[in-house]
Amino acid sequence: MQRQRHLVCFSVGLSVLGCRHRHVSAGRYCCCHSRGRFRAVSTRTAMLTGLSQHKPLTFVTSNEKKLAELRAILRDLVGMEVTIEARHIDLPEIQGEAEDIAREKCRYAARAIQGPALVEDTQLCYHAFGGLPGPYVKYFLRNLGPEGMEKLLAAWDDKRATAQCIFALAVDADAEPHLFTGQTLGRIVVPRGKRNFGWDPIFQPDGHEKTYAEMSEGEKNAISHRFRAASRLAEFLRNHYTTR
Ligand SMILES: O=c1nc[nH]c2c1ncn2[C@H]1C[C@H](O)[C@@H](COP(=O)(O)OP(=O)(O)OP(=O)(O)O)O1
Ligand SMILES: [Mg+2]
Repeated sequence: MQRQRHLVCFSVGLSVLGCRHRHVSAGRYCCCHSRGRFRAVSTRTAMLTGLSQHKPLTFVTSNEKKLAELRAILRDLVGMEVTIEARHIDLPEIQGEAEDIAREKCRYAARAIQGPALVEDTQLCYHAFGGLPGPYVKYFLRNLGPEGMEKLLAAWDDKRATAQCIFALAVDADAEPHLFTGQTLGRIVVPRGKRNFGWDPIFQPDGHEKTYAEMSEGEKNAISHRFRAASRLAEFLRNHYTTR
């Protein structure tokens, strides 16, 4: 079964913070080392990866909080400033395993954009439920709210949960997506903290006293499932979108 979904397409131009290389300008692909040295993209590398400066990488998501976190994380990881342009695309979203959902979202996005596309799918997996609600967490949250999602586990002693993020990147319209996964282990608690992002109030990461929702942006972004997935994505961007 497929559902038609309305997604906002954010075209991401990667410009560089503090780059000393005059030939690298906003809109061209450029990454830097975390140590602060910059590398410019050559045409050859761009061709090899299916990218060219005429085809900007586009992040397709309907969720502005995801976008805000990714911007902050990438800026810290690779020193890239992300400028955003929004347009609307209708993309179908399949049911199935998380990886397949991310892959299929990405294929549709890349075809719709006719160029490099980045998408993301997030899951919240209760260990007591064999991984559910997993990729369907959005629909649980919409109908139960954070309170109801915590009460689901009332009859179980095992409150453990895994927060998972999968980025899928297609380097061109017809390219097979690359997946970048990150997980953070924690447990489900009675809601605490801000109510501005999904299930953040009920997820308390292992080794921390606060829920995601009680943490500052920086605290969450230093340990989150999204940070871990974005670190792998950033590594790929450094290796494939740049020359040495
Ligand atoms: O870090 C997070 N902390 C708390 N909640 C979160 C987080 N990240 C996603 N979420 C929520 C949003 C949605 O209710 C569900 C994932 O569903 P998911 O399909 O990946 O997101 P979405 O539909 O909002 O955006 P998209 O257009 O990119 O698919 O979990
Ligand atoms: Mg979604």
